[in-house]
Amino acid sequence: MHQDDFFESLNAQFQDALPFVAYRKPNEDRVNAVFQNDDVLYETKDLSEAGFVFAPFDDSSKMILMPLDQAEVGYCDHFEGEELLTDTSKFSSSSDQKVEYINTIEQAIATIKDSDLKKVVLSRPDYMTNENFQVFEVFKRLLSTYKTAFVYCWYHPKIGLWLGATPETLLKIEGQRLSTMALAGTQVYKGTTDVSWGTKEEQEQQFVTDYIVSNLEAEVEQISTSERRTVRAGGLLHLQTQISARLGKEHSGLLKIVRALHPTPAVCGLPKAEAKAFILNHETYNREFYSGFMGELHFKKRQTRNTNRRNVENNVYATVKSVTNLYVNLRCMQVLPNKVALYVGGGITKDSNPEAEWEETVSKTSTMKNIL
Ligand SMILES: C=C(O[C@@H]1C=C(C(=O)O)C=C[C@H]1O)C(=O)O
Repeated sequence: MHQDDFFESLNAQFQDALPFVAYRKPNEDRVNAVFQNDDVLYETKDLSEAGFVFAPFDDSSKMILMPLDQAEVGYCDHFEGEELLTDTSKFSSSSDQKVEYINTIEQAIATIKDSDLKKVVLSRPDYMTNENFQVFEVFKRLLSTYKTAFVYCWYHPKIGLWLGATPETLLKIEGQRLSTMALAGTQVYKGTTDVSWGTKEEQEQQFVTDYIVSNLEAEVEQISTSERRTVRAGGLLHLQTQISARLGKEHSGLLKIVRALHPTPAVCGLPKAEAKAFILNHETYNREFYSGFMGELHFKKRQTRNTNRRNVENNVYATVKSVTNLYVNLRCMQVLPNKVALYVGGGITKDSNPEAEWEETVSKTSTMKNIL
């Protein structure tokens, strides 16, 4: 589809108050869309269906599905738009929020020093007034500015409107191959990725890698991890380890693999149950879909390859693979009446400095404030 027709179809769907999602995967040109045919709120209980899933942080709450058998899909091959500069320095948040957030961080540090809790990811909403939210203009700005992120715009009339540009993959499965990443540790990008990291960041990222490897081990074979490297996400840098494996022949299904990962210590903490309880007891808002996960579930990918066997010249083999591509819903915003909520958080460990953790969340809001 041509870009203008693509955005017109999205707008028509939105005007008709019908569910849709439009998204672009990291480092790809193509923008995809799923247009649901009715306004039913479908859910998936076991992640076995084909469709686009939108799941909350709280793994005991409903996972929403736009099922492919109740939807049309469309795409625009290439998106052209003007890039905005990513400037992390010019935005501030209110001082009331600061006092409350720092207070919670101090409680978290005290609990970590006094219990089994090793890491907890605390977060907060930051509101911006916006009376005339231009959804597709904002989505286009996200697309042109964050090319290495998973950029999306998701709408359901019974849930609401969410947009974001996340640097974090939860899980990618193609055929028998599985990959994921451990992403944590944050510093502001100052023109180079050749930076050094403190022990606090290295340790909190290592927690994530170790957790993923040990939790996946029961479900997969041949698990391997890459070297740790620094990656850029807009105006920020993170530490990342890539993890890959093969699905065992008798693996026990996607739900079990996702449950083994989500929520990882990149968005929840360690041990998982203690960290989740701390979050639910101390954060003063409901995360809903922030730090949940979303993406393509059991999509079909057709692959053709030429073989040049003697006497069978240019024989074309087509195989259809099932692919799943899930991302963690970070650097996102929820559009509310007359305002936009931006959600940001960061990992707290015994070595955290509350003031620096606050500044980290301020920098993270810039990913979205920049666009708005
Ligand atoms: C929780 C967020 O990000 C996560 C936390 C990070 C950290 O603590 O340094 C870094 C990347 C993400 O895994 C967020 O952006 O809201």
